Amino acid sequence: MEKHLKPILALNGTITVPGDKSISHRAVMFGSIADGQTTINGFLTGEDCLSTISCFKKLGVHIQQDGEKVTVEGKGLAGLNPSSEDLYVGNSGTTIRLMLGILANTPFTSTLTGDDSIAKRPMNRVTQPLMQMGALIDGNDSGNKVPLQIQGGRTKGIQYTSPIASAQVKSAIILAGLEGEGITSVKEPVKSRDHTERMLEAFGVKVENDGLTVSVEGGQKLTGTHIEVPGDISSAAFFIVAGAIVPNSEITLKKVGLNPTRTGILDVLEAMGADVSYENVNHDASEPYGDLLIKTSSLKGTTIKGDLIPRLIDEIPIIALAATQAEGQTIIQDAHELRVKETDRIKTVVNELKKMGADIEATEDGMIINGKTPLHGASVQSYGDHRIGMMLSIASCIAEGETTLTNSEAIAVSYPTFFEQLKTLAN
Ligand SMILES: O=C(O)C1=C[C@@H](OP(=O)(O)O)[C@@H](O)[C@H](O)C1
Ligand SMILES: C=C(OP(=O)(O)O)C(=O)O
Repeated sequence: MEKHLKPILALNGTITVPGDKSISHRAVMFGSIADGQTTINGFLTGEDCLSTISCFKKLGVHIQQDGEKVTVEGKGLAGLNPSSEDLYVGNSGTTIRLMLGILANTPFTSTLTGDDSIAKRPMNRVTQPLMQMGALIDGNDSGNKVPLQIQGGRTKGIQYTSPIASAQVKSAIILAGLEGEGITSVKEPVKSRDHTERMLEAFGVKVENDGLTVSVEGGQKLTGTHIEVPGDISSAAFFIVAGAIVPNSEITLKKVGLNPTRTGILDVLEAMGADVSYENVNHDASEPYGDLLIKTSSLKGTTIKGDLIPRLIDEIPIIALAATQAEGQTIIQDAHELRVKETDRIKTVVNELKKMGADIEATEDGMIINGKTPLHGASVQSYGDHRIGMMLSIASCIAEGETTLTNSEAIAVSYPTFFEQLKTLAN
């Protein structure tokens, strides 16, 4: 689909961004392997999370979805049945990697496939440790690429030191360890998002957290519960930046998830001088949340690296756009992981923003952006990557002239109501 996007003079008003994608996936997955019913409110109806529902339905779990309300009838891990069809994960890295962890203990074979983007993404980061734990996995490129076949059994715990900070890797191993024998621990070089740890506790599982190491003892059962999903800060990020860079703007984003392992973008925008304030913050919820108020701001360049990177990894495309509107230089480094997301996000961000007039260069593990630069309309594309599509749509708001965005349909992967909400704020 092609969208013709015009500049916007101001953004004003209040929206509630849709539910958090990471939390929505986990609520369905953990509910599916728990004993008893799980109810979910605020579920994200984006394509990625619908892929998770579809896969667990194929494994025989009764799941009823009515918009943002979902009911999962869990019968424990032993309640999963072999699927007669391949488990198709669409565009979702989280679905395939976390499911591999769960399927490592099912006594049957499953085949997992996905779209063209998933076909390029590395899976050995999870298949290797899961094979060490005892799962039998085969697939393209020695089990690195889909289609993957996994034959589960009873896994043995491992003490795994992950070379990368990845919540998908950590979660897959912890999920496999939960049903396995003995203790399983994962040590990360830098802490990644901790939704799995928090939610497992809500399902009655004991999780040990010791700095960069997370451990569980095998043989623990999950008990169905209620999960309230806060708004996705990774979706809010597009409007946080839009509010800061579109002139004459003042917007409120309600009930945005504020888990500290996800709020790197707020720290960066503060360092850049953005006018962001908070209201109605609930720090006590299992997943903290609050309202964000953003006003048009004068931004300055900054450096983003090290421990901050996993706390804002999915927000780097939109932070790069903010940096084009900041005075001075912004340097992003240690973000090599961007090269293995839905697209190579270093390449796609730099290519497309250059077409709109940005002064931006790729480095091996990040980018260097010089601002402030006026942007102009251009013919750009998402390359099928939802976050690139949304970043370019926000860029079009401040560009002179019309922007044509191709493959805009990719945005429905994480934010099906994105254009509607943009329109609400633009009126
Ligand atoms: O666990 C999760 O829900 C996610 C973890 C991150 O990926 P990595 O684990 O590959 O860093 C993130 O980029 C992705 O959007 C969602
Ligand atoms: C990287 C992302 O998701 P996933 O890895 O689940 O495809 C994302 O949503 O930006």
